[in-house]
Amino acid sequence: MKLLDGKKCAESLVADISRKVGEYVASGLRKPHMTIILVGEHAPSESYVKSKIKSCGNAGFESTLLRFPESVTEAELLAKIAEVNADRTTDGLIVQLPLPKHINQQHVINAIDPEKDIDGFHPMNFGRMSLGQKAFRPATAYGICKLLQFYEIPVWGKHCVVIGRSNIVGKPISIMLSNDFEIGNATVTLTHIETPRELLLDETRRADIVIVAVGIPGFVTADMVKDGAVLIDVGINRLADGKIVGDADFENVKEKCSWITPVPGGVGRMTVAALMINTLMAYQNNFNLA
Ligand SMILES: Nc1nc2c(c(=O)[nH]1)N[C@@H](CN(C=O)c1ccc(C(=O)N[C@@H](CCC(=O)O)C(=O)O)cc1)CN2
Repeated sequence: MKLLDGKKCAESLVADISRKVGEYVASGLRKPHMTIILVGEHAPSESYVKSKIKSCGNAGFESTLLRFPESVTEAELLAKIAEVNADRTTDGLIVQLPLPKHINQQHVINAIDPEKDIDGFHPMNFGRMSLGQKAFRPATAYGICKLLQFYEIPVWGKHCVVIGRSNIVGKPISIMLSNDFEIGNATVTLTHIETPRELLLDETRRADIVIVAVGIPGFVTADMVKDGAVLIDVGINRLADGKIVGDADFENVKEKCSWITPVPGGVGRMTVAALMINTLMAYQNNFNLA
């Protein structure tokens, strides 16, 4: 079993970005700029935003954090998004999810200028990505692709099973791996928490690559995967003792895997790195650089 080290891969990608940004700035251009909107005081979101800001610093980007109280209205949030959309000094805008229940998440995502939508969640980017056109790709899914590429894990012609159908991970990764674009040409089965157990096992036991994103600790057990499988664990579950674990029963399942992502230190790190790649792309688009 070998570890797919998200920390190492993310650091390498961010170092490449930082070198590129250094060249742009040396030529007289301003730095790339990411604006982050954070609502409320959700502890994990605070930690994710902190690591995004830190990574911006490492990449040579400017970052701006706009904080709103839990009580902010949808209208107030949409007004701020319109303001940032119009700000020519911001290349990329993200709204940290989840949002409080009284705010419609899709309304907020739809309000972001697709050209600044570095999360790749806007229907315009999701549609372009699905069609294999140039687009901002959802960061977690894109990060998984980058990790597989970094470790030269073959995807072409492989049988991939994705467990979890969320709009931000399961759906986009299943599309990206099956598309003939950048990385792909896999045969992908998208399963989810309602998939009958027998059907799920039938799929996962034949899979070359299993990607799990269901938010249930220990969901993927050793008997669910074949010898030599690649396991990508997207789960980040905080246990009562403060420990963070993924969706796989790591200690037992790792023995059967050729490659596996650790949690922490796997896909989460890649989510942030992929966001940096998208931000650089937004900046390059703004300055007609790429
Ligand atoms: N606007 C967005 N909101 C959310 C996204 C997203 O892509 N855009 N994804 C998740 C959270 N997320 C990014 O925002 C994220 C998750 C995990 C990590 C990470 O680095 N995890 C570490 C461990 C975390 C810890 O110690 O607390 C790891 O896996 O090593 C970064 C970002 C939902 N919201």
